[in-house]
Amino acid sequence: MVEKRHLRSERLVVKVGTSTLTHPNGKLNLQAIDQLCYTLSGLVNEGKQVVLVSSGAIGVGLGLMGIDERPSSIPQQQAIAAVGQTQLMTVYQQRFAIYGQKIGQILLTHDVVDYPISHQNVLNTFENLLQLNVIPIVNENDTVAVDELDHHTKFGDNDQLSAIVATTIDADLLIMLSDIDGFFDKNPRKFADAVLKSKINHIDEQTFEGAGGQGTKLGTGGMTTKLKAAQKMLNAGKSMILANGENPSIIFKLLQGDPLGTLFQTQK
Ligand SMILES: Nc1ncnc2c1ncn2[C@@H]1O[C@H](COP(=O)(O)OP(=O)(O)O)[C@@H](O)[C@H]1O
Ligand SMILES: N[C@@H](CCC(=O)OP(=O)(O)O)C(=O)O
Repeated sequence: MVEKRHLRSERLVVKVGTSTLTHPNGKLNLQAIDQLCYTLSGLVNEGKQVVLVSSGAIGVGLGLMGIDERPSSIPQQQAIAAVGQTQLMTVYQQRFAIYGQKIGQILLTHDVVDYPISHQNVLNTFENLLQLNVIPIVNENDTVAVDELDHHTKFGDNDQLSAIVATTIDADLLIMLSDIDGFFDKNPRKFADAVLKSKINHIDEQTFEGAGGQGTKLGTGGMTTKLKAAQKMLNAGKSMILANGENPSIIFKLLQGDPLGTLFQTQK
């Protein structure tokens, strides 16, 4: 029998990517969204404090506007994100309401932690929402966050933002849901013999070499940004699990210690 994991998880951050929230045809994946809302509401009822970092503004906006290809122009992407974010929050509002769960929207930029005053303001908002049993739903503020170089082709990533949020609010655990079972020694979409890593306690250049390229059409970061997020968590002495978000209720199993996905945790 495979050993159970030991995790502390009174306050956790869950990050979901575009590939979990939308189908490849651009439509909303309602099953995944419903299950996500059910699961997170269930965790709050158990007494846990939960933050959701959700991508999907651009993906949902493209679907809503009936546009097939993500435009390369940043202002066009920003416009689509503005439309998609509203739709995304409307869907969350409806679905969480079924379980009596309240939500609040927080749009952030990565540099928020660099400035002590904005850092404190953001922290105050999170703390107060969590004390009220509200689930804060975070996305990058795509309207203002266009200053990074790689924004010529894509937006900054929510993978690293979720680690920034988790360390800022001193969460014990970051659960990152994606369209893949975890971190493999090489990209499993290219190499049939790729092997899933169940536990990683140290990330170095060799680990990054296994992260091959961008994933899906609408997702942005691929595995590199997930590893950078994991590195941030490990450096802060915290844990991260990367797992498949096809059925977001997998979170219940992960929190029970089932050895699914990849656990990033320093050697205990
Ligand atoms: N070593 C690896 N292990 C797992 N997935 C990898 C690896 N290298 C690259 N990938 C790619 O990263 C993708 C996940 O990233 P991404 O598409 O950005 O997802 P999300 O939308 O969930 O953020 C996988 O579907 C896979 O194609
Ligand atoms: N902020 C943007 C993109 C964020 C992003 O990191 O996407 P993903 O790789 O799917 O997590 C959005 O909501 O579409």
